[in-house]
Amino acid sequence: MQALIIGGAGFVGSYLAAHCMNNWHWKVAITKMDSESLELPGTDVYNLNLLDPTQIREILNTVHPDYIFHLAAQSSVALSWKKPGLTIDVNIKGSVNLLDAIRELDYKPRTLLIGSGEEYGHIRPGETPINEDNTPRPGNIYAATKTCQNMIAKIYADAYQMDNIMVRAFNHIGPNQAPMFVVADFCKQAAEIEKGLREPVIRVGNLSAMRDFTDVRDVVRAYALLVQKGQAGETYNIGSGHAIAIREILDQICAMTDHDIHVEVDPERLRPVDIPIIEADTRKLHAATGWQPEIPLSQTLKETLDYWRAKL
Ligand SMILES: C[C@H]1O[C@H](OP(=O)(O)OP(=O)(O)OC[C@H]2O[C@@H](n3cnc4c(=O)[nH]c(N)nc43)[C@H](O)[C@@H]2O)[C@@H](O)[C@@H](O)C1=O
Repeated sequence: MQALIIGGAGFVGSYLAAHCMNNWHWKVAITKMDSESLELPGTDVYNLNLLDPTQIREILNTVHPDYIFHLAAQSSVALSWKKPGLTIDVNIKGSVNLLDAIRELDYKPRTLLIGSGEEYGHIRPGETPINEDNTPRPGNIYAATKTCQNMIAKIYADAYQMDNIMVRAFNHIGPNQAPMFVVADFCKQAAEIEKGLREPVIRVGNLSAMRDFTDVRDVVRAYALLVQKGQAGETYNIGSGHAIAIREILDQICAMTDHDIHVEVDPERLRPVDIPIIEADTRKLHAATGWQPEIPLSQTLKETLDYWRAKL
């Protein structure tokens, strides 16, 4: 099988590529942006600007993928408040360009489009943990773009008999994640404190939010299973099924260091809207693939902290 990972130079792409090659023995091609650097032995790497439909067609014709994983996105909720136009261009226009190019092929590759648990947004009492049949009520620009991507991929699947599967991935974490996301951010700050690179103060945003965290290695395992066992036109949640308060995450990270760490709220880290709880119901995914998470949160937090200790 030939897999193509669109947007593979980010956090998830390298884990997914390794998983596809090592566990499934698929050939893997990856697209990245011009500005990104990527060295993944065993893969073919292509530069791609998703806003250029000609480039997409060329790569599809060259690679001739059986499976396409569409990971490319502006993936930060925080940044989407500051750069709504960019987020809309990449996440909606880019996805439509990709879907159109796939639609023009003379065969139907299976395409997995990565959306987000954030799509559910303003979740009502009684809807938690939330399943795929609930109405998305996105609470930020990023979530709105992912909801739109989901709807368009479904419309294309139905109208043009395309083999699209949509995912709603909840928060995923692990070593090598960019420190704009909360776990990587807190681990990096803790490691800096240990090395004497900053005062013993961790700066934080909204600690009362509750999110559903899964190790990135479990997430990519779900992607590879879904592309093989999922149903065209369907949406699947991927998460642990258990939301945890960000304050609890912070406490667990602080407990892993010997330092006496103080906590300070940084108003810059607070968002105009932050949904109180987002927790996945993953029964549909489990029924389709048998998947369940295997790596405990404590292990992921420890490995992420160790990653930053070694990196700094
Ligand atoms: C499912 C979803 O998951 C991710 O989006 P996110 O949930 O916004 O991720 P995050 O790690 O930035 O925030 C998680 C929570 O943590 C709170 N929080 C508190 N204090 C800090 C803080 O200091 N930094 C950050 N970044 N967050 C903080 C913050 O307010 C929020 O409630 C992306 O992968 C996205 O692509 C995606 O699809």
